[in-house]
Amino acid sequence: MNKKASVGDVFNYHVIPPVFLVFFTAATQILAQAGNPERPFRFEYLVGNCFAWKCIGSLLAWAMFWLLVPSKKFNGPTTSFGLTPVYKANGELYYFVSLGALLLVAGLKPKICVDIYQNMGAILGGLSVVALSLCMFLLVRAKLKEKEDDPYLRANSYPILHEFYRGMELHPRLLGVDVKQLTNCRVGMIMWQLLIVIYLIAGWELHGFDAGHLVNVLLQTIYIYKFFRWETGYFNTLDITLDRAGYYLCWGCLVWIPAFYTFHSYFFVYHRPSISVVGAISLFILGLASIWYNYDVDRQKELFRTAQKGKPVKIWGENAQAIEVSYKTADGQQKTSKLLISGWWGVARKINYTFELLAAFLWSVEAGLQYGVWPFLYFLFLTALLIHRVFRDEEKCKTKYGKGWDEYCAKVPYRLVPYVL
Ligand SMILES: NC(=O)C1=CN([C@@H]2O[C@H](COP(=O)(O)OP(=O)(O)OC[C@H]3O[C@@H](n4cnc5c(N)ncnc54)[C@H](OP(=O)(O)O)[C@@H]3O)[C@@H](O)[C@H]2O)C=CC1
Ligand SMILES: CC(C)CCC[C@@H](C)[C@H]1CC[C@H]2C3=CC=C4C[C@@H](O)CC[C@]4(C)[C@H]3CC[C@]12C
Repeated sequence: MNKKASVGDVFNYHVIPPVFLVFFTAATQILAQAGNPERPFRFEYLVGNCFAWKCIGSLLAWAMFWLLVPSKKFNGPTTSFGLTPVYKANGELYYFVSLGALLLVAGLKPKICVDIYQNMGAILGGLSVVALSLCMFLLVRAKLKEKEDDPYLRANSYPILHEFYRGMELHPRLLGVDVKQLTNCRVGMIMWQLLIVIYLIAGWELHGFDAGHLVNVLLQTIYIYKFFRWETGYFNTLDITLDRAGYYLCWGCLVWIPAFYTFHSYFFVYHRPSISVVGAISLFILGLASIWYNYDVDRQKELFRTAQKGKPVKIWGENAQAIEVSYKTADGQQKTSKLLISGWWGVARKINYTFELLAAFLWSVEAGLQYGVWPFLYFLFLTALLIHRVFRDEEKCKTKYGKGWDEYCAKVPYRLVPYVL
């Protein structure tokens, strides 16, 4: 890092990492208690208990197994320093078998869902131990690496807490698997799915059926399924191509997703939404539309980017239009790419985020305002995360495409909502 650090640098490198580390780690326990007032905090929750460790061990073994079994491989985008990460392309099958296995176990032993719900504080404590140990291990291992082509690792001069928080290696592997695929997709995202189903069954067992809770879980289930269907597309996003494996991503996926992304469903077990069936069906239809449109935006880009050269792609019934842009790779090669200006990508530059937020709102609003802000915490967090991400992504694109990006911004001037934002 430059010796003459600006206020922004001090904030980014010295203030954010320790504040976020303490805040987010503590927040998971506070949420576990806030959602379920029948389970007061116990010290053992900080490190897990026997039941929690059995659940965590089984899930980690299951996730590792699916990344080790022979299956189709997928090559991610090659980095600027010439590394091509290799992933397992069995996400959709993993999703169905995992969900099926949970439903089978819950059918044979219905009390298991209530036990998991009641032990969430301990499970999150145990997960935090795993995640923090992994981040520590990755940091030490990266520091010990003698020679590495990655210029970031070679620079080796950021404050240590920043390195722990943001991570060091871009595509670390552990025991033969890609760490980010393991933490983000195969543990974080599958826990999101399994936990919300567990909370639905636990709520039903403890307090009877609730249509609002069902809609909350159904909408997220469709959203999460969409993720696993598109898992290989995720390997082109900022999380994988820009963010390194550290606290932000690995702890975030191993602990923050199961604790926070599922929080409204956890909260609804005790605090029932009690919405009318008509209200629940209306929210479901609106939520489904938002998820579909979010998917459709991502789908149009994928369709366009993966189409064979010279073969026209139809979007909204017409041949897709694009701006040709050029960029330089780190080793100095000049390359070209295309920025779509047809379909959703001509309406607003980040309209996928608008639909994402709408969907999150619609799966949080089942209880209305009767329980205050609690069910909306995820929606509020996501708003902040996505606004920050809009700027991070634009900075990345501006640096990569220069004038080509300005041309695209002039043609599509709005980010989230046409004529407004
Ligand atoms: N729930 C959650 O916590 C979050 C969910 N998401 C969701 O994940 C999905 C992926 O989001 P994310 O990866 O953040 O962002 P995008 O899918 O918007 O991808 C951004 C990238 O797409 C390329 N691009 C930008 N404009 C164009 C264009 N006009 N034509 C073609 N390519 C373009 C650029 O990459 P290139 O270098 O290839 O040109 C840019 O960096 C979305 O559905 C989003 O809503 C995202 C973040 C958080
Ligand atoms: C410090 C931490 C509290 C912050 C943790 C943030 C991460 C858990 C999340 C950051 C970006 C998120 C995601 C990006 C894109 C996604 C694609 C979408 O289709 C599904 C969700 C997700 C994988 C999402 C998951 C959480 C993050 C990695």
